[in-house]
Amino acid sequence: MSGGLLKLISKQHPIEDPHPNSENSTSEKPKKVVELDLGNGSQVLQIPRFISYQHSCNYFEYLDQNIPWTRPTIRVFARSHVQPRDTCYVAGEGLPQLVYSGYQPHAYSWDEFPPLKEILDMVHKALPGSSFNSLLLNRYKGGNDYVGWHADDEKLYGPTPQIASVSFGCERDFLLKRKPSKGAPVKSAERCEGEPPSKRAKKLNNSDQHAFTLKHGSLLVMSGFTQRDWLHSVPKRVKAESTRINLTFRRIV
Ligand SMILES: O=C(O)CCC(=O)C(=O)O
Ligand SMILES: [Fe+2]
Repeated sequence: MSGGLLKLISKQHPIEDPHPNSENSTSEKPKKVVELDLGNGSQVLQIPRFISYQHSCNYFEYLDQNIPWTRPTIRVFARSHVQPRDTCYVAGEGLPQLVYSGYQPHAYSWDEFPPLKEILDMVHKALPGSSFNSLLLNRYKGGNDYVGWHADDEKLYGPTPQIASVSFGCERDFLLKRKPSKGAPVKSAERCEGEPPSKRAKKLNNSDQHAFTLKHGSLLVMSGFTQRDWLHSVPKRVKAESTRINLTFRRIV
């Protein structure tokens, strides 16, 4: 194992190579798909081994080194905070600007990062009918980095956005919880960065809360009314020592 791979391994969430001999991600072998119907028109789908282990390592290294990561100051509940993770934003030309938590990220062009276009193509093939045109990237440089409870319910994504999330590097937990009052309006892009995330959801996998492990090379897709009716988060995990990179593909309508 190379030094580069060793860097990816965390004590709590070691990255195992599930297919040590697999050549690439385009083999025709059907992949395991986990589907979860959240009810009332909300769905989550997960493909744990969406991109092969070795390709995922290559993408991780490329993204870690070549993306112009920034850690912006954002405003939540009228207070300024440094966002607890690095970020970058890529979008097609001429699209409306994304603004969240008082922050308007610079929109880089897809052409600057050809590997992102490769991953986008793979996602489009896996999700017939999808056509994503923007991408929010996050880099969690250890277990203290997190994203608080929020919904990606910005108006520019329309009422039923499909959001496709690809993860590389350190495994982290991804939690979903039903919004307190179903269908009630929630402040746009309410990310709760200033609030320490709950240490661990107390009752996971009842009908109001679900937990997923986002593995190296996995795809998770939220569809239907998930952003209207549910919140999601990637909480702090003290023992997650190494870096995780996440790509969320979205369509600005
Ligand atoms: O890192 C993740 O898995 C989720 C990121 C996320 O929810 C977001 O960027 O809106
Ligand atoms: Fe999100």
